[in-house]
This record gives sequence, C-alpha cells and structure tokens, in this order.
Amino acid sequence: MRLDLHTMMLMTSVLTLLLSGLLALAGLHAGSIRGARLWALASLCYSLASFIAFADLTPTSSGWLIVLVVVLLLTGNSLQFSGIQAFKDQRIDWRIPLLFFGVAFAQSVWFTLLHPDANARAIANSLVFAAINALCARALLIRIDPPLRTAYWFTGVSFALLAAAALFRAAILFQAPPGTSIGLSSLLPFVPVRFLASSLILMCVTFGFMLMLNYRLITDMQKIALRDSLTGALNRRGLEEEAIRLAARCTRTGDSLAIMVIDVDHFKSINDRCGHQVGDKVLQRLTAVAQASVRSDDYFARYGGEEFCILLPSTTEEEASVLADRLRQAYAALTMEFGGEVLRSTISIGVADSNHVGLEFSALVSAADQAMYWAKEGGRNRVAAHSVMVCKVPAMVTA
Ligand SMILES: Nc1nc2c(ncn2[C@@H]2O[C@H](COP(=O)(O)OP(=O)(O)OP(=O)(O)O)[C@@H](O)[C@H]2O)c(=O)[nH]1
Repeated sequence: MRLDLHTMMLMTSVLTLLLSGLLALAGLHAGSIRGARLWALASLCYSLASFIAFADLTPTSSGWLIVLVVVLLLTGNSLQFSGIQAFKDQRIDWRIPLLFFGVAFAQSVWFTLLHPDANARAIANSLVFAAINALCARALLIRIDPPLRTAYWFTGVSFALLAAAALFRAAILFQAPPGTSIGLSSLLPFVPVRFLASSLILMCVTFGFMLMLNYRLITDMQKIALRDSLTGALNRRGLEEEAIRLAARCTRTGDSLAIMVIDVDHFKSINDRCGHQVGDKVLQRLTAVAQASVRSDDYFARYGGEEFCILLPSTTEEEASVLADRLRQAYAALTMEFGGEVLRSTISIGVADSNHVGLEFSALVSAADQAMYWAKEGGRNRVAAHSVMVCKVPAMVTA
C-alpha cells in the first residue's frame, strides 16, 4: 500500500476545518463552559497549515513558506493550551502562547535568513512543539473525578504522544548527516507514515476536547439536578444520594451517622406579613448561617418548603444536638432587614442518629422529623433529640 502525502494533507486540512466548525458550534451552546472557541480557532490554524502544505510545500519551497506553516501550527498548539486553561476556569496566561510564538518565529527567521540550516531549524521546531505538547499533556493528566477524568486522560495521553513524536523527530534529525531533510518536503518513505500518525493523534486531541465538553455538560447538568435553585443547597434528591453513599461508608467503618431536620418557625406568617420574596430571602439567610456552621464533610440540604436537613457523618445524636443548638442560637441572633423592615426569626430542630434508628435514610429522616415536631410542640426555637424524647416524656432537650 502506498500512502500519498499530498492527498493526506488535503484530507487533514478538510477534516480539521470540519472539526473547527463542530467545536465552534459546540462552543456556541456550551453555556458558561469556556475553551471551545479557542480550540475551534486552533483547529482552523491546523487546517490552514495543512492546506498551505498541500498547495505549496515541495523540496524547493521557500523557507518563508515553512516559517508560515510552523507559525500556524504553533499558534494552533498554543491556542489549545489556552483553551485548556479556559476550560479549567483558570485565568488564561497569554504569556505562554506569546513566548512559544516568539521563540518559534525568532528561530525560524534565524535559521532562514541568518544561518540557513534546514536540519537545525527542524530540530529547533521539533523541540518547541515537544515542549508545548508536553505542557498541554501536563495540564490534563491530573487527578479529577470521573467521568471528566476519562476525557482529560484521553486528551492528555494524545498530547503526550505528540510530544514524544516531536522529540523522536528531533533525535533522528540530530543523528542524521547534515543536509538530510525529514520534513514534509522530504522524499523519504517514512515521512507519509509519520504525517498520518501525527494527523490521527491530532484528531484524537480534538475528539478528546469534544469528550471533555460533553462530560462537563453532563456533570453540570447532574449538579443542577441535585441542587435547589433558590438556596443553592443540595435538594432532596441530592441529599438522598449522599445519604446512600454515607450509609455505605458508615456500614464499612462502623461510624454513626447523625441527621438534623430544621424547620423555620411560623414561616407562613413571615410570608403573609412581608411577602413571598422576603420569605425567600429568609430561607437564603438561613442557608448561609447553616452552611457557615457545618463542617466540610457534612451535607446541608433543602428537604422541601421551609424544611432543611443536615447529614453529619461520624457524629452521634448527642454531638449533633450541641451543633444544632449552636445553629439555633446563631440564627435566632440574626437581625434581617428587608426594605426597611427589621425581621427576626427562629428555627426548631429535630436530631437523630443511626445508633438508635439504623442507617436507613427514611428511618433517620422520620425520627428527626418526629423530634422536630416535638420541638415545635414544646414551644419552638428548640432542639429535640429523638432518642431522648422516645425514652422520656416529651420534654425539651435544650431551649
Ligand atoms: N417564600 C417561600 N415560602 C415557602 C416556600 N416553600 C414553602 N413556603 C411556605 O412555607 C409555609 C409553611 O407554613 P407551615 O407549614 O404552615 O408552617 P409554619 O408557618 O412555618 O409554622 P410552624 O412550622 O408550625 O412553625 C407555607 O406558607 C408555604 O407556602 C418557598 O420556597 N418560599
């Protein structure tokens, strides 16, 4: 089988142009996800470079044409790196693409005008490409949760292969007798194979970017589905998922799992007196106070209406009651002001733990809910612990 270099260049040019369009379209509908447009531009640079190479690169091509192709390829590579930074919500450090662009341009001019040496130029170019591809690989081969990890690593490994190929090319050129050219204009038989391999890996990089976009959209949607839109806290579904995970962990470790059910006192009257919007703001304030008082491995959620839950791993009912009372006091001390009207509100909290009712989530919620109603019955603005209430006559634990 004979590989025709020129046909492959044209095919690469057309395919990268198509992929550029696809990435641009994906970027249009990717919402807040950044990076896709930079990758689309990068693909366009590769398409142009391949087309110029297809149209004009021959053994007698001028050095300037090669400079143009190299600069386009390097611009594409640098834009890919900036796109990765943007995708990861990092600040784009434009100094890195500028540095690579400057180095490639300066050394291309040096080896074209002042010190014409095709081999030395190709070695220098290969080293610059190896460096930027290695940077891209390093930015992607990181610890990250699945499913994004699959896409990151697929793309990162593709970049690592491109870096290795560029280093390999530099090593071969270094050992070649002066004057040997293994660039695209070379007539050596392995050049088409190398071009095909590089083009395929480049396609893998672009598919990797699409996979990254796709997986990011999926994780963002999953996050939205598990969050309450008013408070930003976990919603009931999100809490149930975390509860299943925590119950499995507690079964393994033997730790206890505690739960608080929190309900705003006389919330209906706040709504009736001040309006629904003020009611919403009160729920947001309570969320802020609760989130400030929970530990990083506790899970705070809006369970529904004006009822909230906190799951506390490795915590007993007694410990949770102390935390609950601190939260109750912090919220009661809060003075809220909405449109000139000063408002104070209180909460009632029911507490239960897995040592008394088991690790089943529904059993935990219903025990804490029952305790919360006892707290309401006892006069509100209180904490009630389920096991204490079950053993004794309904009397308040703290008030
Ligand atoms: N503003 C606002 N109100 C809500 C929301 N969800 C539920 N509510 C209101 O919360 C109120 C709950 O009232 P009730 O269940 O009677 O309880 P309460 O007035 O807090 O009385 P106690 O719980 O007995 O202290 C209802 O008026 C609901 O309309 C919400 O997202 N925003």
